[in-house]
Amino acid sequence: QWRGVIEEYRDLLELPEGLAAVTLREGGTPLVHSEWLTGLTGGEVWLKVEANNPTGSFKDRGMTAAISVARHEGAEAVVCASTGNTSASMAAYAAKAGLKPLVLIPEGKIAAGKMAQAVVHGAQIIMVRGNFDHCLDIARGLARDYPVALVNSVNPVRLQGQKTASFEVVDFLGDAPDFHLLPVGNAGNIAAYWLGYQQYAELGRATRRPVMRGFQAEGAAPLVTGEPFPDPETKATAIRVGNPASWHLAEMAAKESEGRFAAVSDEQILAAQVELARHDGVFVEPASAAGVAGLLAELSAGESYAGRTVVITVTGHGLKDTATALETFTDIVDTVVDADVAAAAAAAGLA
Ligand SMILES: Cc1ncc(COP(=O)(O)O)c(/C=C/C(=O)C(=O)O)c1O
Repeated sequence: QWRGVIEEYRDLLELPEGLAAVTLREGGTPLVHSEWLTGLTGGEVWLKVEANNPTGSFKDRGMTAAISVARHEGAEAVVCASTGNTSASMAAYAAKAGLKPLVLIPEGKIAAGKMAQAVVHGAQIIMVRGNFDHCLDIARGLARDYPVALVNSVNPVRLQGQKTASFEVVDFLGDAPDFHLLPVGNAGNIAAYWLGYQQYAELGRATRRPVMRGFQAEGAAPLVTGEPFPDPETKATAIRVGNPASWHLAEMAAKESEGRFAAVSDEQILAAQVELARHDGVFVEPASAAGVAGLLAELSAGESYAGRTVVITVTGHGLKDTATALETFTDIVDTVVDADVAAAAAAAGLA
């Protein structure tokens, strides 16, 4: 029985000695082999399916650590700014820990599934007239001036939890992959993966470190252009971030791994989301498909992954944002038929 990321990797995590873990048994997520992308690349392509975490995204890895430490330090309330998944995860873990969750989200830009999670778990939700970056500034101010613990990924404890995903990749594959691709928004996740891969290599548990390739939405791509986006815009609302809190760490990860950042359009992201669901049976929310969209774009630009092992992290479940997923489908129901077999057979083209 998987015990959750703190118990499974405690001796590799920089956490207080003897920390009592607030856990929902997060982590231990599957690496699903993608026959589709393996066929397209001539390499071996694996999907790290982070939707399988308790609240449906990778955020649970960092939140188990941050909430456990907050409770350990006597906090009574926790605050975060979020595009949705961080707040959903914080609300769940805060509820489990008996801490009061306070959430700051950008006005009107949060997927319904994530909002539902934060509400039902009991978070106090404050919508800010501004974007995620404004929300993060306010969250930092509240944590500075009031007795609330900040659990955004500026909190290094979050990265300690999130780096366990790279441990699991190496534990499963037997070594680090040649390439690791993933979406990048506030950039905590790419920083955490790089931390983990370096740690495993230094411990001799991996013979290599992967090349890290991060993908951003064209309308929210500060790591690609080198300039903050004052008004980030993308249908992939999870990565609608204009001034990543972990900008420096993300740049170091790309530089040290000889990786890079690239931008993909909303159209490429939404197309990849559907292709992934129809080829590999994996339904992810739009932002989570950015790494797949990035690989497809690179292949069509002539980049080769032949003979190489590639892991792509798909970060959140498609059920988080069904509205955006369905936007491109106009005629959802093929046909409506009378309740008899012949009519159904005819409609199905069997007759
Ligand atoms: C599905 C999904 N995919 C990718 C990202 C980008 O990860 P980072 O580059 O570590 O920010 C997020 C991030 C969401 C939030 O930042 C939040 O919830 O506030 C996400 O939810």
